[in-house]
Amino acid sequence: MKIKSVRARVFEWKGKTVPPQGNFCSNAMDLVYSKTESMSTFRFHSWTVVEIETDDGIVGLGNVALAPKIAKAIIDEYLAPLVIGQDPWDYEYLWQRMYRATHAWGRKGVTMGAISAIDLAIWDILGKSVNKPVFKLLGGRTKEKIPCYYSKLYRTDLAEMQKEAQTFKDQGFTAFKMRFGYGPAHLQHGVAENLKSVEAVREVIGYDADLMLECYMGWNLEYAKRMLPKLAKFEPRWLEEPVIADDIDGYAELNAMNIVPISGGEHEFSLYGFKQLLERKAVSVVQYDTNRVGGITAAHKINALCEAYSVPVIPHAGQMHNYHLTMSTIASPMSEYFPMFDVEVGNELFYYIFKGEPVAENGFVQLDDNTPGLGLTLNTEFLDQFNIVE
Ligand SMILES: O=C(O)C(=O)C[C@@H](O)CO
Ligand SMILES: [Mg+2]
Repeated sequence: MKIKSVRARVFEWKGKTVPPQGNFCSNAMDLVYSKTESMSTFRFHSWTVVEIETDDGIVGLGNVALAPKIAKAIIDEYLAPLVIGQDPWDYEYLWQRMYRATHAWGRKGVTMGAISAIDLAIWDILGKSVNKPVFKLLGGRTKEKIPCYYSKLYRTDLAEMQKEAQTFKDQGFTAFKMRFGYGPAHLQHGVAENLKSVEAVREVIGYDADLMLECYMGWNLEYAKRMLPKLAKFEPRWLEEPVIADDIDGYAELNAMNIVPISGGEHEFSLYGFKQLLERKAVSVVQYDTNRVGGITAAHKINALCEAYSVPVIPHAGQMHNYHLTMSTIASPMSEYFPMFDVEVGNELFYYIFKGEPVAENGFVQLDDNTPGLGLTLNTEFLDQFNIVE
């Protein structure tokens, strides 16, 4: 079997979007004076979709959400020529070719995202070629079904947040992630607002449920150190990305305080980066995303690393590509789960692009033993609401 063609397209959402409200989620831009909306870069309204076809007619699907047009250009210009004509079963060899051929300017960020999209499509082909789901190729089913946590609860009006938490508690979720709306720029008023929001959500979900707290890199070290003792009484399962991803010392210092476990990794891109995070005990939960870290070939190795360090992997975003990894490793106790909503930030856009994404039932997602490959197809229902860039 040989790879015949690689097609990368950008799906740009042109349908209706719900404008997110006010300080819906702290983020790295909050610390910089800006005349524009500080969260304008915090949108995922377009996506790169990769289709790889083999000479025996199998089509594998991959995707990447970061900087989609740049990812497409990297695939078209540099990566596709490295894999065309090659045997997809040589996935490690192909991965190393892509990684090393782009190493001088790639390594992390968009290039690794582009490599991920190709690698995902290759694994989809492998599964389809032997009529098995990808998780079976990675070691099989380590859990009956995957527990998942509800992830949205943007900072809005507190009564609205409580209503949202109640709705999804009623649907059977027992774990929830909420976003902070405030950071250092909002001074003591913001501290109080942040605490009020955690209290409001805990009031609804109770203390039998897990509560995860998301900063999305919108705090700094000093602010996080002040917040941790104040948050302890709410018993969060973790505090996520309190500082920017490159500040590994900051993560290590916060985690060493042993007040609330610190999580991170959705903005880390390489096996070596995760090794550093683990060696430094910088995070207590690893949150890679398979469509950022180099695809399944790389994520499988990161799982093994986390298993050896006894640090749980709870991948960013859920989504099919991550569920296969979570299903097949004991290092991963649960998944994130973005519910399907009208398009807002864009976390939900993959439901509009792909068919086959599992829908949570009673707080669990399930993978089918009989669906080969990753189990996704392109969703034709919303096709006319995308501008597709070839
Ligand atoms: O889900 C997360 O962990 C994220 O950081 C997603 C991001 O889009 C914030 O909503
Ligand atoms: Mg996050």
